[in-house]
Amino acid sequence: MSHSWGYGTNDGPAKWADHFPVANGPRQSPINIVSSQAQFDSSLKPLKLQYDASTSKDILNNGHSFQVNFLDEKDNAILTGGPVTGTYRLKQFHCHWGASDDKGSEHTVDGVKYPCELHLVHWNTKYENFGEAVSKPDGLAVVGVFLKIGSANPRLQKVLDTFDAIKAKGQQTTFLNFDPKNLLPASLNFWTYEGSLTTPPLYESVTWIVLRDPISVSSAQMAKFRSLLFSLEGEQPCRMCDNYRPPQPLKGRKVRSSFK
Ligand SMILES: NS(=O)(=O)c1ccc(C(=O)N2CCc3cc(O)c(O)cc3[C@H]2c2ccccc2)cc1
Ligand SMILES: [Zn+2]
Repeated sequence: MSHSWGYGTNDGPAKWADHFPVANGPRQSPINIVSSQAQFDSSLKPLKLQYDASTSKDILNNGHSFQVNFLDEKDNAILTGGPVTGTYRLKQFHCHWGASDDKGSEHTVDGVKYPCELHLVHWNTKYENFGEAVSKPDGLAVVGVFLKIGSANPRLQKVLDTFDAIKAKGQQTTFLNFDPKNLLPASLNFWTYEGSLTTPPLYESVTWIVLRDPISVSSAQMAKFRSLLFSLEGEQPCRMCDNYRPPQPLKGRKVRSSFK
């Protein structure tokens, strides 16, 4: 990204429109999902996440979140069905979280914030690659999963165990054979709406698929998320937390649900 942005007072979400005017566009994300206003759509197909042959490569601290990257030259980990037509390939997953357990998610449900939200980012294979797809109106499909404070999540622990190696911005380490299916709740019931990236460049290219049911995370595990740094090694350390954009205006968009 050319322009540096962040989540602080001087470079945070309230300032993004200065360099990314689409921030005030008609289909921005995240949103507050008003469950009573969501319309059940019986024509929505079941969401199909075929991650069995997924090949995770590495995990990176990109200065905004951690990001687990996947090999996406073949249909190893794909999303089909749900609200999308065609095949979308998993590129990466990352999270957004708060400085305390009472906030952190980007989407909210009836005004409720979760401590963390996981995003599984997929791109439409009708385009050549992620870079081509990312700015097209049907380019991306992101599955959002809420994390709720409860018992420690052993699957998530595998990701957290790498954090000491990627503490500072720009640090990366190998992270092989991680199956993202293990980060999904039992039910794939979802809400869906047309939105955008929630970070600059805020492209309005995302079909959002927000799962209704959360997965668990312990408070101790949430503290581990906050051990990451926004800052480069050697810089004044700045703890990575509150890396979430608040809900944006719905501007007349419909939110559909796959369940009654
Ligand atoms: N929160 S989200 O809407 O699900 C989201 C999805 C994809 C991306 C994404 O993959 N990238 C690539 C990594 C990256 C790193 C940056 O420093 C940055 O400012 C943005 C991104 C975005 C990105 C998306 C589109 C074009 C360039 C970069 C980011 C956020
Ligand atoms: Zn995200």
